This record gives sequence, C-alpha cells and structure tokens, in this order.
Amino acid sequence: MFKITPVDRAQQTQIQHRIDNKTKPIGALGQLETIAMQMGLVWGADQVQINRPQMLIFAADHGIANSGVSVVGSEVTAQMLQNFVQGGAAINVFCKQVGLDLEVIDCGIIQPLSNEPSIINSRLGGGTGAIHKRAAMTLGAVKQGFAMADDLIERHHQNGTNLIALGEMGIGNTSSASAIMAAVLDISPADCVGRGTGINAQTLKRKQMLVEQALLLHHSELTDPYSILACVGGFEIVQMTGAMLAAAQRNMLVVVDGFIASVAALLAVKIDANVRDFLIFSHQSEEKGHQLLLSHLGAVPLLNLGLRLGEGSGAALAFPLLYAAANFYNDMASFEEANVESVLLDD
Ligand SMILES: Cc1cc2ncn([C@H]3O[C@H](COP(=O)(O)O)[C@@H](O)[C@H]3O)c2cc1C
Ligand SMILES: O=C(O)c1cccnc1
Repeated sequence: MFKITPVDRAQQTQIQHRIDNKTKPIGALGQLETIAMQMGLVWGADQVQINRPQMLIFAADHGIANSGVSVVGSEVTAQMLQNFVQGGAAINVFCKQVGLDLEVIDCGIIQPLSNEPSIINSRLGGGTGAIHKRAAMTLGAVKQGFAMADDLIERHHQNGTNLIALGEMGIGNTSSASAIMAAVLDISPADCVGRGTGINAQTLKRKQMLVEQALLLHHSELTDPYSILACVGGFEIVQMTGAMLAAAQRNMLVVVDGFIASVAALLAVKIDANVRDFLIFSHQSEEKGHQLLLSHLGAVPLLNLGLRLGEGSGAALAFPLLYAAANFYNDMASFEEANVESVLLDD
C-alpha cells in the first residue's frame, strides 16, 4: 500500500563535497555529518531544513498486561495519556525544551479519554487480545491501522512537517515488541525479552515464558510482517510501522525512539527496505534486545544515555543534534569563504 521512492544517490557526491569543504578536518563532525548527509539525500542537497517537526505518541493497551508482565497494570496507560495532555510527563518536558509540538494518538487504549479532544482518535479496539492465548488482532485491523497512520501522516505532511519523531505508551508493549523481534529475526525470546518498566528476575522469567508461549501458539502464522503484527503485535506498533512507511513515502525523515519504536522500524524495513534511508535512530535504550536490534538494522544510535522510558523521550533528546547537523551544513563557512587553507585527507 505504500510506495517509497529510494533516495537519490546521485546527490551523494555533491553533498559530501559540501560537507568536506566546511572549515574542519575531513569527517571531524562524525555522526553529525552522517545525519547531514541523510537530510541532504532525503530533502535535497540545497534543502536541508527541519520544518515543523512533530512528535507523535502512539498509545494502546495490551491483553498480556493482565498476566503480570509489567510493574503496573493497564490503567497506567490512560493515566499517562492524561499526564501527557496536562504536560507533566518526561516527554512534555523534553518537547518543550526543544520546541517540539506533541500529538497523542489513541490507537486503542482500554477506555478512551472521551473528555480530551486533543487526543487523536485512531482506535483499532479497546486493547489487544492476550498474545499468549489468542491473536492480538485481525489482519483487517492491521490494514486499517496502516490506513489510519497514512491519514495521520498525510495531515502533518500537508501542514509542512518534514520530520516526525515517534514515541509510544502502552503498558505491556515490551512483551509484544520482543515477541515481534523474536519472530522476525528468528531468535530466542531469551535474547530479546527485557525488564521493561523494571520488573524483577522472577517476573522476567514469567514474561519470557509467556512470550515463548505466544510464539509457539502462533508459530505457523508468523510468516510475514502483517501476520506477525496480527498474532503478537499491538495497535500502537501497527500504527508506528504504518507511520514510518507513510512518512518515507512523503520524503519525511523519521526519528525513532527506543526498543518498541525500533521494533516498528524492523517491521517497516521488512515490508519495504527503502524505508531505512529515512530513519534516524536517536538512542540505544537499556532494554534487552535493543542493541542487537540496532545492529541488525545497521543503525548507529546518536545517544546512549541508559534510558528505558519510551514515550519518545530519547527521540526528543536527540533534537539538538539534528539541528546541529542541519545548521553546520547550512551555516558553517567553507574553506574558500573563510580564507582557511583547505585540508586534504591524509592517507
Ligand atoms: C509511569 C510509567 C510511564 C511510562 N512511560 C513510558 N513507559 C513505558 O513502559 C511501558 C513498557 O513497559 P512494559 O512492557 O514493562 O509495561 C510502555 O508504556 C512504555 O512507553 C512508562 C511506564 C510507566 C509505568
Ligand atoms: O526502549 C524503550 O523504548 C523502552 C524501554 C523500557 C520501557 N519502555 C520503553
């Protein structure tokens, strides 16, 4: 359903030349140069400018949360959404700090917060089925979620946004995310089930067992990204995956947050490998499996702060670096402009 045009590699030499002609040793701005290159390839060599950046928080509930896989129950998802609306969460503080607009999308929490008109209604249900007992959702819901994400991204695209950041909220979603990762990469849950909100060793064992159970139950159907989402996914993970593909189709860059968002990225890449050029991985979280996932995606995260929060918090924290990349590319003097003797690569 999405049509992603690969980035125009013909621009690479021109962009690299511009970066190398800045008054600095070749490559001295490290990963900022990589980001500037990515911006140039996606937006055009002469159009490196972040426009109306948007943080999107995708929220949903998970049936498996009833089985003791988190330190809190599903009611905390709605409570945190209320907190987002009131401006009291970590993501509110960090978005405010970097001047980032934030939108909360209800993809299917148990009870909608009907008195909060600012929350976008993108509901696919009232929480998923418990993945160790039944399918999370139907294939129809997956497709519907992709279509809703497409509409959401189109609205922001129309608004002039060329860069989105994706975060999530949903108690139990690290269970779903690790089940997806295990299914896609064909690895053991032991390698990707982690402590989420901070569960103890005993609960971790139980979580691992339930994820194993989910994978066994759905074994024969875990054949493609859509079925994997239907079997063990989450409503917010579906819409994050769709949003990444929809954004790439519109030449928008996507800042990926932590483990759960990276699992959505894994699915998006599996659906269309061209999406990878549009993804910026903001940080490596503490969640078990994130490092392996990032290396599988060939991603070098910008930050490694020991975060294990989600909400888009790591993505928001990376914004000063994204601005730095765009600004050095646009505003730094070249050797000619500054009358500085040009440096040559010493090999
Ligand atoms: C108060 C609170 C705020 C949060 N903000 C994000 N998460 C994070 O924790 C959840 C995933 O962990 P698990 O799979 O262990 O439930 C997600 O909602 C994620 O965004 C939070 C969790 C809590 C408790
Ligand atoms: O890495 C994440 O996104 C994460 C880790 C723990 C809890 N919630 C989210």
